[in-house]
Amino acid sequence: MSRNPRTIALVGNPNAGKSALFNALTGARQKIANYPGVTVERKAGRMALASGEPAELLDLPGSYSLDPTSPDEAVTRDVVMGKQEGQRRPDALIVVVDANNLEQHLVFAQEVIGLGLPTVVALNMVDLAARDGLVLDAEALQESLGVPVVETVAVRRRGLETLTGALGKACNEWPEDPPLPAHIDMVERRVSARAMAKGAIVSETRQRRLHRGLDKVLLHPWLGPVILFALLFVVFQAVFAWATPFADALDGAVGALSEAVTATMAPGLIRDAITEGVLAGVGSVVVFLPQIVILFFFILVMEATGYMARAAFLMDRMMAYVGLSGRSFIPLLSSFACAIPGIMATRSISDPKDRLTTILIAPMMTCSARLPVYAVIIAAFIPATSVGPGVGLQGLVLFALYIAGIVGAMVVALVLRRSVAKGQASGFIMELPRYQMPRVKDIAIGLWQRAYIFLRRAGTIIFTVTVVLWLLLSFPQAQPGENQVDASFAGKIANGLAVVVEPIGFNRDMALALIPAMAAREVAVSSLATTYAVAADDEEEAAEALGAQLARDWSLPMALSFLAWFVFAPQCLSTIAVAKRETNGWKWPAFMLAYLFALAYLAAGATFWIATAAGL
Ligand SMILES: Nc1nc2c(ncn2[C@@H]2O[C@H](COP(=O)(O)OP(=O)(O)OP(=O)(O)O)[C@@H](O)[C@H]2O)c(=O)[nH]1
Ligand SMILES: [Mg+2]
Repeated sequence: MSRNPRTIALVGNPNAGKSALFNALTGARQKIANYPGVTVERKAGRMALASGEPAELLDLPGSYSLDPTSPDEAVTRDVVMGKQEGQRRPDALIVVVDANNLEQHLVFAQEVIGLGLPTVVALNMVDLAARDGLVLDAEALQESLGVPVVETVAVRRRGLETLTGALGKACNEWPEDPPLPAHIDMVERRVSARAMAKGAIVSETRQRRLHRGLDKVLLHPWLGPVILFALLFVVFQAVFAWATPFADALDGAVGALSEAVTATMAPGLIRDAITEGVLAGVGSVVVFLPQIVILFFFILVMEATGYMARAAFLMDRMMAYVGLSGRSFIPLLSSFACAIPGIMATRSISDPKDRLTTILIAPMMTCSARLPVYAVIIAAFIPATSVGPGVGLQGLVLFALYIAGIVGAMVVALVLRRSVAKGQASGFIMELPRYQMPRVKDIAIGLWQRAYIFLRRAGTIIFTVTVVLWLLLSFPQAQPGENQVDASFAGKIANGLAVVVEPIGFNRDMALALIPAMAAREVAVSSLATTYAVAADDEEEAAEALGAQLARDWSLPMALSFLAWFVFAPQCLSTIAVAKRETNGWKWPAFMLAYLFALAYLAAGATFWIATAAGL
């Protein structure tokens, strides 16, 4: 044969398996270059048709339509239309469709078939379809599309011979002027894609139908976010409603232990260190174990069922509004447990400015260390009333605090992406895992790990800081008639800081709590508890629950201001240290500290003054 070898192009939606098929058909006979004038890769290789006749195969970028929205899509359109500079128009096309997403992929497939070139459809990934209980009828699809359809499994090289056979036949026998299907627009293509996909299904297990139905609802453009939001709302309600009996029991146990120590030990410094420092301080944090366990129970179940990946998918669209991609979702989500693994998880974000923005806003996601702070203040100041059927006010306030952190982070991201970390959102495509019933054992192990981390923190860092604080609060000892906190080192230091935080409604005890809380946020709670225990005039007052003492000592605007502070304040040295490591220097952690403290100060001040003006 004298003419040039034929050119055949692979087209299809992103992730259909074009490159996998390209590799399977060409083996090592590939050449990679660039299309002139654009940075889009031109991948070409040699393949053999069934007759042995050689052909050139082009792997084109994935595309959703011939109406391009990106340089990649433009190249695909130009090549198949014969308008790409330095590229002969292909003699035939292989349209690759994913059998598992037939309805979606057939929209573009119809548009390509409408060009009238010799075309063969590769119905790819039939192995995954079979695994999920979906059996398709290639012949029915062939009937409705009007071109040959061949089942393939690109990664297992299945169906390749049939494909090259159909291709050779199409090249040689395609009519000169094929009867083109009537021109139909996008909407009509969608409708017929749906009918064709439905018509091609031979059998589908009930489970797969159920999963598809679930996705339709959970990933629905507006219903999906509404469901996600409602679900989170329920989670925060449960954190309060379910935890109360367990938290009360733990509280009682810590109180009983403290009484037992008081009754059996001789009065003295050691006894005070145990009751005022360890039991009042560390104990006040440990009682929040039930809340932590309940919160993580929901997070683990959402992960194990496959819902979390869908939440990321939903968030991708919302993240784009603030200039971030869905890739930031997983790091930000882990930051709800702790910002440290969250910041480390940003390594998976390839764009450096995308990554920097994510690192800078990660501390605003409400980490589990804030939960004890929120919970103790809410329990003391927000009445446990319901504001609607099944909606408790306490849970509502907790939910609002989490949302405040998220909204704050999104606003900051928006500002950063327009200033110091300028850049545009980039979309991302992720594979959605199958829905699954969570395994009880996995959840139990996950919960045990979270509980262990929490208790270990209580036994190490919180214990140490609280004991040091107790020492600073207990010395020098007060003269008769003088208050111990006033006389102590800690009291003197706190008086200095109190001047700074007075305008935002904080009293001296609150100022005092902020300093050790730099080590870990929960220490704010143990610090308050220890301060009150040391300051108490008698044993009865010292044994009073922290919540009751706060309710007596603070006004509601003060309490709200304290909450607002903790939404933003970067009260965690380890987070700063990790940010330094991940950004290679002090510049960005310093920036992070400065803007978060400024935000915290403004938010707490605004809350205090608005609440005071409102007469709360
Ligand atoms: N199980 C299975 N996996 C497949 C099959 N074909 C492709 N894959 C996998 O699907 C993923 C996407 O395949 P690619 O070949 O990269 O898809 P593509 O169409 O080139 O995607 P873009 O270049 O982004 O448009 C890869 O992880 C492949 O290994 C198949 O038939 N069966
Ligand atoms: Mg590819």
